[in-house]
Amino acid sequence: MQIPWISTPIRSVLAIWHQFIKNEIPELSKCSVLMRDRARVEETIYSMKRTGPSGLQVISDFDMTLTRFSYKGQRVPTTHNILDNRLLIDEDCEKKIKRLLNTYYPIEIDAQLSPEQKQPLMVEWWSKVHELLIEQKIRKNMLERVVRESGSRLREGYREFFDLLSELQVPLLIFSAGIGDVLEEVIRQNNVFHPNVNVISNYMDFDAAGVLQAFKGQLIHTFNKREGALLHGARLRGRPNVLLLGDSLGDLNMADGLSNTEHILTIGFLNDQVEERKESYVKSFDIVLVKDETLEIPNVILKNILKPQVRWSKRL
Ligand SMILES: Nc1ccn([C@@H]2O[C@H](COP(=O)(O)O)[C@@H](O)[C@H]2O)c(=O)n1
Ligand SMILES: [Mg+2]
Repeated sequence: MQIPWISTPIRSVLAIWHQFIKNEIPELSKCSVLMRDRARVEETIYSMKRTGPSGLQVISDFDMTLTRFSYKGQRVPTTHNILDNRLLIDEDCEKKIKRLLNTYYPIEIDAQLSPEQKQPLMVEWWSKVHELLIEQKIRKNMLERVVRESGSRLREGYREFFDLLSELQVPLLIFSAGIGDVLEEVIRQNNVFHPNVNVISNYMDFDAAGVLQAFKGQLIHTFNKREGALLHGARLRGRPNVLLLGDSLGDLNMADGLSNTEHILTIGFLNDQVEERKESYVKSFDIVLVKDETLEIPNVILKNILKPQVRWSKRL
């Protein structure tokens, strides 16, 4: 890029610096990685690196962001879908929930509809499913087994992601429109529910006998995360730099409860309806990962920000 008012020596220094940080993360050159403005991404990473671990927090969506979208040709269940087990729900309920999924999921990912148009329909979907789950009198003591029997799968590289953040005491806020109790059980069973992890989600309310009687608090769906972020603002840490991960445009609002941010780098997983949604994702997220079932890119970025000394010692 030519900036006319910058003198030639400064331009040369900038060019060398740009080339230098470009080589720092060669993984960003993969064809599955799309960026509207690569130089801005690299500059943001560089600025975050200068502040280091003490200035960073990570805010991440859960379903289809920290979990895989598919595995061996099969869709990986979301926290809602994990409850689709005969230990918890009967056949009739299963059919009704599947019908609702087939009706509303295409609306959730429809590139032609705005978030405002989707919002009331998402409330309808979530409310109907939660009502059905309450009718089934789901028992709390069955959740552990149901999660164990489910095909739930965190993305490749999840252990490195969770362990690195824990090791360097970087807060990880998981902000999910899924079901919090199920989400917690998934990360517990994968041994990554570390003390730096905080979860905002839809939690089940069990009666004294451990039977589901309601859902707690205000409903969180994919397109009202801004309201959730404002409501739970105090639970977001006062760190100036944010790495935000999501798979829906609605996830971009997860950091809206924060004040005094300096740099926010957003990474979007584009799992489904790729061609239809590519343009809007590239416009909205800083980095878009197309049909990438791994956490490789978030991990290399985190390592770059958090462990500059490792990179240097490897080079010497
Ligand atoms: N009955 C439902 C409702 C929603 N979903 C999916 O869950 C995802 C929400 O969780 P996040 O962690 O991604 O916020 C959302 O994308 C829905 O597709 C579902 O499977 N069943
Ligand atoms: Mg998601």
